Amino acid sequence: MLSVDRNLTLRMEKQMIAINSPPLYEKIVEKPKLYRAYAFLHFVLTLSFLGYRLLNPLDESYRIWILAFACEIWFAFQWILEWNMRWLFVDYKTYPERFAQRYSGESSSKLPPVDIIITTADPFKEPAIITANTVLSVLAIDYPVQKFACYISDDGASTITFYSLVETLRFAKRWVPFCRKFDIETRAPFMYFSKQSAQHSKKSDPNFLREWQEMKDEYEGLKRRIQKASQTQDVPLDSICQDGVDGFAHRSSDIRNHSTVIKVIYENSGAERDILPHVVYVAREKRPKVDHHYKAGAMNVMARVSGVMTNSPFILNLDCDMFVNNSKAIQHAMCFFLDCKSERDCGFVQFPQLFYRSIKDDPFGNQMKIFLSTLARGMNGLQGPVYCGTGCFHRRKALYGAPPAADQYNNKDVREFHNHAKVYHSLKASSWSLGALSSIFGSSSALAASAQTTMRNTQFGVLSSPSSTIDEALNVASCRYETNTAWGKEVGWMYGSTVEDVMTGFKVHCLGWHSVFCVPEQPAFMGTAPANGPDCLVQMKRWVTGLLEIFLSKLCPFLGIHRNIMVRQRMMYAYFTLWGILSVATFFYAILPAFCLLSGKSFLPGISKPSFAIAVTLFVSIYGFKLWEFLRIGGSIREWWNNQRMRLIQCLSPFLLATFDVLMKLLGVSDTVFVVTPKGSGDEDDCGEVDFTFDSSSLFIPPTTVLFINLAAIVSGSVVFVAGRDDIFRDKLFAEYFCSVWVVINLWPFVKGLVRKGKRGIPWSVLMKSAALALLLCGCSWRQN
Ligand SMILES: O=c1ccn([C@@H]2O[C@H](COP(=O)(O)OP(=O)(O)O[C@H]3O[C@H](CO)[C@@H](O)[C@H](O)[C@H]3O)[C@@H](O)[C@H]2O)c(=O)[nH]1
Ligand SMILES: [Mn+2]
Repeated sequence: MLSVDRNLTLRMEKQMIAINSPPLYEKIVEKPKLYRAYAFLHFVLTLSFLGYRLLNPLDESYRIWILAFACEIWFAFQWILEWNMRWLFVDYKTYPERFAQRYSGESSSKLPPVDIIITTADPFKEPAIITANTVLSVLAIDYPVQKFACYISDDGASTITFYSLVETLRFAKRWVPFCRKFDIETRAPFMYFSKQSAQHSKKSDPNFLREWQEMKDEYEGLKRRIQKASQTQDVPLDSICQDGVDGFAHRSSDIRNHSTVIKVIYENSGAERDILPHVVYVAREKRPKVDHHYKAGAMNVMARVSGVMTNSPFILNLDCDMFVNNSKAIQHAMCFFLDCKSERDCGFVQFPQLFYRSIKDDPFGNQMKIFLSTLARGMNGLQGPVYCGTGCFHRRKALYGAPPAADQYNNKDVREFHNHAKVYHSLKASSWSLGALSSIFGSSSALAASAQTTMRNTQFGVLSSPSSTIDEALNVASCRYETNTAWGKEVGWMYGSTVEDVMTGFKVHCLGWHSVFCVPEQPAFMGTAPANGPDCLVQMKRWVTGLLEIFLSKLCPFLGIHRNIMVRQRMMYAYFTLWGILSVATFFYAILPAFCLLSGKSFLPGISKPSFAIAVTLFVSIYGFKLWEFLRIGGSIREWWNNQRMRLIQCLSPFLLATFDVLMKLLGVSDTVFVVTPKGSGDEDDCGEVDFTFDSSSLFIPPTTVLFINLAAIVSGSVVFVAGRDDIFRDKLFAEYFCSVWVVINLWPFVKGLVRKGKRGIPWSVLMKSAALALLLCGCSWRQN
């Protein structure tokens, strides 16, 4: 009863405030006419082409006909799923200055607390100085320090990471006041002191110049100490952990076998003049026989540890390389959380994943510009964007598996859906009684109590002291804590996919929550993208593996009729989770023309046929549209070309191998793994590799195979032409010939790889395997005929 009253008062207060001050955000809807016109054109063309295919069964080879038709149907289906996100665009504009006005002075006590969680896993692939910068940017964020806490999850349990954090805190005591005093925008020192933002040093204030130089020198000192510790692996532990060094992974074999380490590196005293928030270091327990679920497992431990320590109603999670680039980032997110009409409208707020040091013209096609500038806006027009794993503010309640405020939930379908969930039983039976919550959240009564305040929306105020709850935190961070609980299944980050983010976001959407894509002018967070060929492909492979795992899991977007999710939202998830299958269709479609050329058959219309015009128009409109879309968002022709070329390479390489891996997992042969992406050196002027490079990974085999087959086909097609049979060529093989050439042009980095040496050339082992595979495939196709 008490909690109901409190909710009511809170709501009334909120309404009062809203009447007296302008809204904190605005929603802008756009119905893109050109997009819709193009969609209509494409639709008609596709139908005509499929009609042509149906009316022209291939007498020569029904196998080729079936294969071509199946691929084309799949492309058309995938196109519909993709265009679902281009039909209506929604943008949000936030007004953090109004926020500051509304919550300045007294009412700042009404600001909700936020737990900020940073994950790192490997001090070498993710250099400690990078994590240190992210932590510094978080500590200096523009939000009352009593209202947020910074947690660092270290899956490497590394003394180097811990040492560098202790050193970082020492530096932060000077850095944070410096940022506040001079209102510095970029609060990650490595970026601030880099050449790009050197103009700050030109301010005419002599005081500023002096302090600037001092800060820069101190930062250089910090960097040197951290780098030295990383290189020599010699850390002066005695001076930094008086309470012992148990739990850290001192040898590499310890990484999968150590106890929990939790250290409160800094505790905010609650006093007005204290300038830093709580900072807590956590390395969760790991044992060889217990499944750790990679990042999802780490995040769940952090949700529990922060739950018993500070239990903020909102959680921001950041990868170790994603620094805060806009000091008002929290305020932007709070504009939604505090001003949305009903809590349901805002389950999580996702900021775009933007990259610094991005290479010109996006040679690896991994800057996701179309995703960020078009698809994400389209998702805003549905139930909201997918959760991208970093730069996202969560409502703890939504992560805990609760549906949005009960008054919205009279709908029968929703009740049915929740009936299947343990969480809902508990809600219905006892309105979050402690007993019921323990069966969901595990044996810790402190955690159950904190979850109760979360579920009932009753908590508020200043964060409590972490050091008084260390014992409880150690308990909930142990690796067997989750046994017989709902963690990873119904609450927290979901298990079973290497893209835990999309899966977790999907679960939240299934509960009926909406999400928001927020794009402030000054980018809120910036991170690194892999800066060479092999790393890009490895990352893509993990993504597509995880996405397909979601499609094949119980959370498949097409299953579960009682979910409280829009049909078009399901289509959106289907689009992403089916990339693996798209790659299979693309693979076959990329070798079909070559097979036809080699065997003298034809699956595309000849030049003299009217249907040839349909095929040409379709081709031009597909590529023309993509080009237009790139130019529209300020990209260049080169960038378009790089992206569309990388798309084919991605389909033929990581997507395809990911599909194979998932198949192996289904057959029980092997399990999928999360390979951490290297984050560069942490040096501001290190620009990565612009050229495509190779190694002996199997990732390079399928594209090389496809290249070989098409090169052979081009030779054979040219022979027909040169032999004077240009009539056959024109009427039967021209389109196939053109397609083969097109595939080869798209695989140009591989063509160059054939003739280059060193890491820019394709290694012999890959060439041999690919050649063997190409011969095998051609051999099979000949036998079939
Ligand atoms: O066992 C692990 C593995 C990874 N991580 C952390 O997870 C984050 C993401 O890993 P990264 O190698 O950088 O992956 P990316 O491909 O760059 O990450 C994208 O894709 C992931 C899902 O595949 C999401 O989790 C990320 O947020 C998203 O940025 C990093 O902070 C890691 O330290 C852990 O904490 N434990
Ligand atoms: Mn990353």
